[in-house]
Amino acid sequence: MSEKLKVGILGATGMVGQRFVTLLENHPWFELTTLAASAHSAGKTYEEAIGGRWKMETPMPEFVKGMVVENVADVADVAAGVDFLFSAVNMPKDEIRAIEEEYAKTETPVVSNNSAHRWTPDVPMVVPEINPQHFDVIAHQKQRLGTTRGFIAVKPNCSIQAYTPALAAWREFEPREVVVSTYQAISGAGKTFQDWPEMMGNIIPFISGEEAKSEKEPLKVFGHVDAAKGEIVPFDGPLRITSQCIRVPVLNGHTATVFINFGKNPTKDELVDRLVSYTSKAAELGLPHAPKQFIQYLSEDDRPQVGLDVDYEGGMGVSIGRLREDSIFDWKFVGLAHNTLRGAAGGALECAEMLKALGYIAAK
Ligand SMILES: N[C@@H](CC=O)C(=O)O
Repeated sequence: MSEKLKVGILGATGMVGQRFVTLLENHPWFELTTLAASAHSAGKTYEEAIGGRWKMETPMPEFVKGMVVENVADVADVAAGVDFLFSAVNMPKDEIRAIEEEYAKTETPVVSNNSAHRWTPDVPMVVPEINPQHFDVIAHQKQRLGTTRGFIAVKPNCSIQAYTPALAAWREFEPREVVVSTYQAISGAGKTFQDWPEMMGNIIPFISGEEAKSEKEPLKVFGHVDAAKGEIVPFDGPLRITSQCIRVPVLNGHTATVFINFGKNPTKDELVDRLVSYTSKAAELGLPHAPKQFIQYLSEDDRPQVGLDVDYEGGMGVSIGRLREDSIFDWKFVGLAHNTLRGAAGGALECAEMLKALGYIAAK
């Protein structure tokens, strides 16, 4: 491998920013050279800017402690030092949309964890194992932005990652009505039990905006690139998803319980076979963070469990279990995915690895 690509993090001090920092320590392809955050953190060393707010399970890597944090608003300066950026900025959505485009227009690719651009029609929203072909729309986006190498790519919401992989594996059976309840960890809200003690022994049946994301984002993931329109058209077949999203007292790991009807009702053996034999371009390309086996099927009655399964494939794999026939729907099952790895920074990092492998991201 030639020289590593220089990468920066916009929003480096938040929980997702911190996760990017830990994932980029000793990354084989990328070197973390730039940290940017709000004016409040700018000018401080990363260690000073974080203060007592380091929320990762492992200590802050030594190499970032003394790095001086730049101001996210200093677009030209931040962009000058990197080949591409991860975005985890925390601002109002319209400001995120504007600043991510500003960065793209400096000819700096932006791989974003934010929801702000997920419904911009020419911005790909990609799970590398499911819809890498959506990166084709980047050519159209670059035309709109007037760039040659700058663009924005995003990953979908963490809540969909525990069940959308199973729907992808079962597409030939034509998933139709899907009823999903998600049980979401507190790290999805950027919190630990120290800063959210009310969550100990508690359940909160509301996560702002989450149900709309859980129901609609899989349709964009299953959509197609319309070359004439220069955009991604969401799937308009018979798949309909309804959801309830619940916050539960778990640190990491979003669980989903799912009821599903199919157009072509499969057998259990067929369903299990499609899960365990699921392959993808991400695995073929040997991306550093692509799981070797994307989906594991667990036959034990009490799996998947957060405590046992959340770190499957380094937190980048998805666990499916409790697959059984239902008395009203065709089938039901339970899925589990790590929300800050597969569902957030890890998913964005794997997108960047695929963009590099496909030639969309290169040295400036
Ligand atoms: N909005 C989610 C985080 C997903 O990215 C949550 O609150 O858990």
